[in-house]
Amino acid sequence: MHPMRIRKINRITCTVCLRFSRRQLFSQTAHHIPAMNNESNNIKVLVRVRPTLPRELDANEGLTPQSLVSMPSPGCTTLLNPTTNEQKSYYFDECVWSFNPMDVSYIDNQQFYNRLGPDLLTHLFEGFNVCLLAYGQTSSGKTYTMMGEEKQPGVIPSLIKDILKQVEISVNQKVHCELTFSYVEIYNEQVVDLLNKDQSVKCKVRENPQTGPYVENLREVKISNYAQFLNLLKLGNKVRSTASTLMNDLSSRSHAVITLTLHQTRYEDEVGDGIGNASEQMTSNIKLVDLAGSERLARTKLYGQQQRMKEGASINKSLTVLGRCINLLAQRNNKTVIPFRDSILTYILKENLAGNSKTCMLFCISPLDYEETIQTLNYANEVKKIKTLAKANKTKLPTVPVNWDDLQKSESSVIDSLRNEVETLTNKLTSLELERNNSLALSDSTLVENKESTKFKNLMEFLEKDSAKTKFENRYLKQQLAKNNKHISELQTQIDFVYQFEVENMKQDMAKSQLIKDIERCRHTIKTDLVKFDPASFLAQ
Ligand SMILES: Nc1ncnc2c1ncn2[C@@H]1O[C@H](COP(=O)(O)OP(=O)(O)OP(=O)(O)O)[C@@H](O)[C@H]1O
Repeated sequence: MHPMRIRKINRITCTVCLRFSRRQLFSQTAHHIPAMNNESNNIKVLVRVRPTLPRELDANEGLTPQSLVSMPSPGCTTLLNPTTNEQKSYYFDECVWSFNPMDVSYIDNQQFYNRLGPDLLTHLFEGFNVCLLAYGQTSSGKTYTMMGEEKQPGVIPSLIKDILKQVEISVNQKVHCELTFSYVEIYNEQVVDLLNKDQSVKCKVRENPQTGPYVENLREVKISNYAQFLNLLKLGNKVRSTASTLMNDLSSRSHAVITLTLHQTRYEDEVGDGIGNASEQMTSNIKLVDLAGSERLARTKLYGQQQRMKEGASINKSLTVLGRCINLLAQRNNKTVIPFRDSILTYILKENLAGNSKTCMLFCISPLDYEETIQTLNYANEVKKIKTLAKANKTKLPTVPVNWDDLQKSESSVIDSLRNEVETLTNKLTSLELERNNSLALSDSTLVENKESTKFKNLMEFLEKDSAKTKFENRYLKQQLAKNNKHISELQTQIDFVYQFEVENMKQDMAKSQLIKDIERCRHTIKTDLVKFDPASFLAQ
C-alpha cells in the first residue's frame, strides 16, 4: 500500500483515540444548517474550502498563494478563472471558509460540527434515516472533515460521542436505545466488511422491498461506549490496510461507509416506578460516507463516452455511476430509470439519494486547483436539485427530544456511566458465555429432533429478548438508584444541618438554665447573708 495511505489510516485511528475536552466540544455557538423537515427535501449541499498545504506553500516560495475561491456570504462561493480572470458564483445551503485560520470567518472542525451536529442527531433520534456524504478530489479535506485530527476531531467521532450521550439521556425517559456500528469499504465493485477478519465471507448487496438495499453477511456490532467505537475503528482500519495491500492499489480509490443503526424501544410505566412491557419500537440509521477522490472522474470527462465508461469500470466505476445518477435525478423526470444498480456504491446509497432519507452532501474543494474545483462545484450545483422523501420510521413512538445544551452538561455523567458500562458488559459477557456453552450442550442433544430444535430456537429468541430487557431494566434501575442516592445524600446533609442546629440550641438552652441556676444560687446566698447581717455589729467594727 502507498506509504501516505498507511500514514493517513494511522492518523485517523490515533486522532479519534484522544478524548476531547468539553470545552473543545462545545466552545462554539451552535448555528444550525437549515432544518430538514418531514417532507420532500432537497439534498442539503455544503461546500468547504481547505487551507493551503505545505507542498503548495513550498511551491510558492513559502508565501500563502491567492485563493481562487472566495465566500463573500455564508451561502455563496465564487471561483476565479486564473486564465480569463472571470469569476463565477454558486449558491449552496452553506459555504464553509477554512482557507486561512487567521481570518475571522475561518471555520474549524469543531465549529463545523456544531453547525451540522444538532440536525443530524435530532433527525436520527426522531426516526429518520440520515446520510452525510463527503465528495471531493484527493487531498481536498474529506477525511479531515469526517474523521478529523488530534485537536480537531471530525464529524464522525463528535457525532458518535453525542449519540452515546443522547442514548444515556433516553434511558432516563424509559426509552432503551441500542446502537450498532458497521464499517465497509467499496473498492472495485466489491464490498469489504472491515469488521470481519475473515475476508473469505462475501458481502453481496441485496434489496429488501420495504427498506431498500442492504449488505448481506455484514458484521454489525453493538456499541454502548466510545472506547468500543475506537476499538472497532482500529480493527476496521487494520483490515482496510491489509485489504488495500492485497488489492495492490491505493485505498484513496475506495469509498469508506460507516453505518450507525439506532433501535429505540419505549417501555410503558408500570404501577409504581418500575418498567412495564416494551410498547413501541423504532429503527433509524445514519450513513457517513467518505468517498474516493473524484479527480479521475473529472479527467475521464475529457474522453469520449466509451473511454470514460471503460476507465470508470476499471478504476472507479462507482463515482462515474454516481455522477450519472445525480445528473438524471437532477432532471426530475419521473419516467427516467435511474441506474442505481450499475454500481455498488449507488446501489447501497439508493435510498439516501432518492428515497427515505435526509441527506446532506459535503463538497470539499481545494483553493488553488481551478479545473478540479469547477468540476466539483458544477457537480454540487446538480446535487442541490435532487429531492428525497424522508419519513420517520415509526408508528407512534414519542422520542426523547435532543437538547444540545443538555448534551453539553451530560459530559461528566457519560464518563461515569461508561465506567458502569464496563461492569455491565463484563457481567453480560460472562452470562453470554455461559448461555453459549449451555446452548452448545443443548443443541447437541436436540439436533436429533427437528421439532425440539425449533422449540429450542424459540426459547433462545425469548431468552435473548428477555436478557435485553433485563439489561435495560438494570441500567434504568441503576440510574434511579443513583438519583435516589443523590437525594438521600442531600437529605442526609439537611438532617446533619438540622441536628447541628438543634444541638447548638440545646447547648444554649443548657447554658441558659445553668446560668439561671447560678443566679438563683447567688440570690439565695445573698438572701441568707442578708438575714444574718447585723448592722450594729458591722458599724462597731
Ligand atoms: N480544513 C482543514 N484544515 C486544516 N487542514 C486541512 C483541512 N482540510 C484538509 N486539510 C489537510 O489537507 C490534507 C489532505 O486532507 P485529507 O486527507 O482529508 O484529504 P482527502 O480529501 O480525504 O484525500 P483522499 O481523497 O486522498 O483520501 C491533510 O494533511 C489535512 O490535514
